[in-house]
Amino acid sequence: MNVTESVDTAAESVTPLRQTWQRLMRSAGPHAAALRRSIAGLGLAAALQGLALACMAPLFVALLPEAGDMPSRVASSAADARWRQALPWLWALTALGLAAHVLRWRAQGFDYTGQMAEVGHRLRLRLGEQLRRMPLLQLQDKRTGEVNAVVLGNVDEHLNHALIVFNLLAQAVITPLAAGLALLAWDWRLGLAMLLVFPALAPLYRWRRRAYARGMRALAQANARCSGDVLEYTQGLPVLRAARSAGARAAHLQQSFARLEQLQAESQRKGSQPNVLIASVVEVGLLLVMAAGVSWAVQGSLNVAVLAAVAVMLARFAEPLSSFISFTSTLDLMETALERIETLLAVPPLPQLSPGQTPLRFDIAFEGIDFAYASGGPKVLSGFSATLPAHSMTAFVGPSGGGKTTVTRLLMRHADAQAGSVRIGGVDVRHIAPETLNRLISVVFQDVYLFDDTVLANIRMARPEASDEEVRQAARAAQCLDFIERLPQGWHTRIGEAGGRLSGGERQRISIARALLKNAPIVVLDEPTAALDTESECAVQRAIETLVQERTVIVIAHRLSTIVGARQIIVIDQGRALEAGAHEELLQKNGRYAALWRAQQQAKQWRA
Ligand SMILES: Nc1ncnc2c1ncn2[C@@H]1O[C@H](COP(=O)(O)OP(=O)(O)OP(=O)(O)O)[C@@H](O)[C@H]1O
Repeated sequence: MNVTESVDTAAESVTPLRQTWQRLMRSAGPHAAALRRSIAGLGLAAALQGLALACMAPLFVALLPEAGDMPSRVASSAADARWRQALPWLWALTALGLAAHVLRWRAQGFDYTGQMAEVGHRLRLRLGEQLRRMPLLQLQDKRTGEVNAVVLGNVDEHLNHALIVFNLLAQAVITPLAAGLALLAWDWRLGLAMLLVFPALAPLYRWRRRAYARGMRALAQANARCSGDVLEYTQGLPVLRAARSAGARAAHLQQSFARLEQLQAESQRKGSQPNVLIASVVEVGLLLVMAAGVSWAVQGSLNVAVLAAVAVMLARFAEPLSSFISFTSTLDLMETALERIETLLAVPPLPQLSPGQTPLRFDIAFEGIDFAYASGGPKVLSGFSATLPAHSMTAFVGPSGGGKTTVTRLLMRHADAQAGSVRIGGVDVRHIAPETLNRLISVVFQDVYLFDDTVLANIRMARPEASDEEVRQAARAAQCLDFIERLPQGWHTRIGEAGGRLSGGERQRISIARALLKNAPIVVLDEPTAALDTESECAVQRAIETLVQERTVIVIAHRLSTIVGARQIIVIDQGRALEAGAHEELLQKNGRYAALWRAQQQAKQWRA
């Protein structure tokens, strides 16, 4: 399931807090117990704070003279008695207040001792590992920017806010609850009135929570999309400028920004009005409590000192209670982030059949393969069968979209076929461990991806344990030495993001050097020279000749002149292997290949 899709479908529902809690604990991994303790500590601190505030009632009762008694007229012995009566409550208030602070301080240690950062780090590592494990085809379906938003943005979003939000929520809910319950002991009517404010808030909470949840999910989606659009735009800028479409694409990007702005404005507008309403309900509720207290005091059934203490408490609770519902929007932000992370982590890797096997020969067989990219979608390969002998070159040719690249993807197990099998040396690829399969196959694509690192590091990544000398040998064999030595810092020149500082032919040769260094017995060449000028093509062709010696090679080619020497040529069209044989054999057959060949020869003559 797509990350964005899953969020779309859930957009209308409000996630129960329990689910957010469970997700948070799952994502905390081995730190879950410590995080639970921290949050429990925050809850307990808030409760102690409520009890501390409730101590003000007996304290005020002890300290404040009854109405009509002026302090100057209070006898000193009576003052002593008041002081003795007040002292235990003063101690209790101080001790509870201090205990609450110490607890809160310890609980927030989860943040400041770096445990929260560690949780984020582990989660990013898990996501990184998942990107390595998940079927490549499913990963390629996701836009880089959106994955980036999950791995970086979402991890920080949900973790950085967790303890702060729980602390605010605890102070808004648990502190007044504890104070209200304690107050029951002094004056049950006032305690009850204070506790009744909460049920009054419940329907408002449910109403706003739903609206906030929708807004937050829509915002998170728009943010992820925007991130994908920005990345795509920046990476594609050279192509867009060349195609003179930079403006048109920029308009698309602007639309994406406009959508984000609209959602942000909407969520602020929709959020602020109800927030004022909720704040008013809280204020009115607390004022009613106060009004009831005043009337009981006037009737003489309530000590004025208790009323004074309650007035202080109500003033203290009003603000957090009013903003409580807007804090819950951060819970929705967390929920959305956690959901995206879990959806990505839940994509299962392709199954590995047991027993695990390692091929000892390197001939390749495709047997009766049916494959569609999407379940229920059109079949891209249907009944495809072919046998590729070991230590020789097989060329895949045929019209664009015929299925050539798809066949090589199934060999590399970017996905599994719905029917049929792919075997290397007689072993079904599903029995081969992913690392082993990866070791067996080198690929040289038309588009070479280089990392923003040194030339040396870019080649070495094919075999990290290779010595400098082995890397140099591979580069020499791949015809890279001439241009590497011309670079400003030679081998230690950073290549620039995605290899932007090198020409197409040079990038190709780096990629061939990688494949040589990897020394895999199977090599897949996906039109490596198609985009090169003649001079670069010759250099790359020489490098390829070194690479393919004594290996099982699959080359995908449109220009048939480059593969006439192949041991076997397979014509692939509409997902089937139509013809197979050597160049001469296929010409004699006078079938599809012969027609393609004649067409290309004619085109060449016209150009000449
Ligand atoms: N990731 C994908 N998701 C869905 N459909 C895809 C995907 N990749 C390729 N296809 C479709 O599968 C079919 C075969 O594509 P494939 O790339 O294998 O053909 P090809 O013979 O290699 O083409 P070309 O010579 O142009 O590279 C095409 O119709 C293509 O649109």
